[in-house]
Amino acid sequence: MSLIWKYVKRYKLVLLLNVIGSFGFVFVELGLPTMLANLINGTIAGIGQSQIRNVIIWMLAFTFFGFFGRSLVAYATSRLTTNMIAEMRNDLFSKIQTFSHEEFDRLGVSSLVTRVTNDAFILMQFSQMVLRLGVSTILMLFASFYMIFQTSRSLSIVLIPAFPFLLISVLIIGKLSRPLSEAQQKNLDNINLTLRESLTGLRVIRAFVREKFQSARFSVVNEAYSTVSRRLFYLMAWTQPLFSHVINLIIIAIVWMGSDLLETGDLQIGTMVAYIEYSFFALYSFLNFAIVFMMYPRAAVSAGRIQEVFDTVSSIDSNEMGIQGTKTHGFIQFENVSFSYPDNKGTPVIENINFSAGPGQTIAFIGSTGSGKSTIMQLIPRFYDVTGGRIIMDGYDLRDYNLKALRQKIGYIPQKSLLFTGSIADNLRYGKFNATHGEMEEASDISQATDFILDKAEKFEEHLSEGGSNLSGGQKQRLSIARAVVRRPDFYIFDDSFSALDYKTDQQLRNRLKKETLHATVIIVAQRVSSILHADKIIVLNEGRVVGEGTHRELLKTNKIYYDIASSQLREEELA
Ligand SMILES: Nc1ncnc2c1ncn2[C@@H]1O[C@H](COP(=O)(O)OP(=O)(O)OP(=O)(O)O)[C@@H](O)[C@H]1O
Repeated sequence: MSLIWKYVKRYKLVLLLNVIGSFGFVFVELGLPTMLANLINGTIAGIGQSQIRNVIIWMLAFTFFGFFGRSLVAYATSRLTTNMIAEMRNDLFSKIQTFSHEEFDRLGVSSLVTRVTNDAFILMQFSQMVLRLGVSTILMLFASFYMIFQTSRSLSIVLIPAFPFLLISVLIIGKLSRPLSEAQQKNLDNINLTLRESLTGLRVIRAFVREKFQSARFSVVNEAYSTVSRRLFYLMAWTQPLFSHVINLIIIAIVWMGSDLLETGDLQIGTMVAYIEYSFFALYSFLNFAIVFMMYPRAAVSAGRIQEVFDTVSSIDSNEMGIQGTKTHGFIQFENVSFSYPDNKGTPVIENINFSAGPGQTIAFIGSTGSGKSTIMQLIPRFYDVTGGRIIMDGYDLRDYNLKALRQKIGYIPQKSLLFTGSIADNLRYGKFNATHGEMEEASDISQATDFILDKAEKFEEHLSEGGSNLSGGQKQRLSIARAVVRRPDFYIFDDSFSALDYKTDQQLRNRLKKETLHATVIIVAQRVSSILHADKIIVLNEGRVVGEGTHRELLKTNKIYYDIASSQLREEELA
């Protein structure tokens, strides 16, 4: 729970208000029965009307004071818990943004979503409960015990066996609920995962008529969640009737024993009424304490899951003090680069890759699927770090750079175009946050996006829905290219980014790019030979290794794999 405390302690003043409010409220709650006892005992003893009125006025004043105390607690609690969870979520978001792909693969995107949303919500509920009930419950428990023993020691015998019983019950329930809480959150991760997959893959599901299959998958994870939740909630819900029952039994026992004491004259009726009220407060405080205690395992599981995110260190060191600027621009060199994904147990997916390129050059990668092309591209912006060899950019190892400065040098166009909810202009400004309208127009022109943007009713202000789903595949690709162009980077990485373009647009785009990228290095992954015909160097990959290197013409003559790929795509005369 140190995680909650870390945030709560930032709000010392609000916390103080909470304690003050709780003190006021407890003082009133326990003061009223004392006044009531005096009133009843006094009335029986025959005190006058004016004295009775005085006590009633005091009781009224106390009630208002109590209301003020409760209101203060309500205000402080709401303010503190909502603010602290908002801060915690912001911190979580910032932390997650530092993660490399390795951490995303390991923790799982759906699980991270659950942690930021549901786990944080559970902590908010728990903190609210603790702050609303915690302080006043502890105060009430101690104060009411004091009053109980002050009022009648002989009656207190009734309460002694009740408390160990209640305490042991709370501990057992706490122990039982922890594994259930853990299972509940894991099952929620699974619900999120299945839901995410089903919604993002809706078109595929419909095309293959797999709605029933997906519904069945969802039902399974949903049922698992419900089963665990049912057990957990039943356990928690059952506690309240049990405790209420014990409280009622104790009150009956007090009345029973008290009636004997009344008969012998050892106890006054007003004192017994007050005693019952104090006992009720003491037992009720215990019940509140039990509720907080039972919520604890659930909150501890969520806190643990959130803490795990905070404790996760990105495998990519962002090297804040690293190199920010370089004298040269656009030089890159791979020296014996090898890489294996963390879950591949050391088996390299690329091995001993060597190549170099400079400004104005275009280097292309081609090869069978799974040969490691995208993997190589992802090593350049350090989405992953090489596991062997090194990559030198403008004279420095990539790892020596300040990570942000390194990525500023690169315009990365991923294999799958990804756009964000917002306007077309908002999306282009992802490339350069202060891009002028002129710069955006130019970038769109180069990437052959102008025509379709101008066709839109709102032009650059046209709203894009989630993931750019209201655009065609080719339009999305052109926008994601424009997003990189607007940055004017030293290195362009096109990871199979022309695949959704028709041949004519593909050619026009490459012609424009060639003129605009005279001082930048262009690295292209392509499936289509026509997209890389004019590259200065084409590297042919097979099973993670370089099996050919040269220009289109050279490779046609010397490399069988390249020739096979080219002959399957080009006309006879283009092969000659
Ligand atoms: N995140 C990952 N974790 C583990 N293995 C991965 C991961 N991403 C890719 N791989 C594996 O690495 C190998 C190379 O994948 P990569 O995506 O680089 O191939 P590619 O040449 O770009 O393929 P394609 O042309 O189909 O896009 C494949 O065997 C793939 O299964």
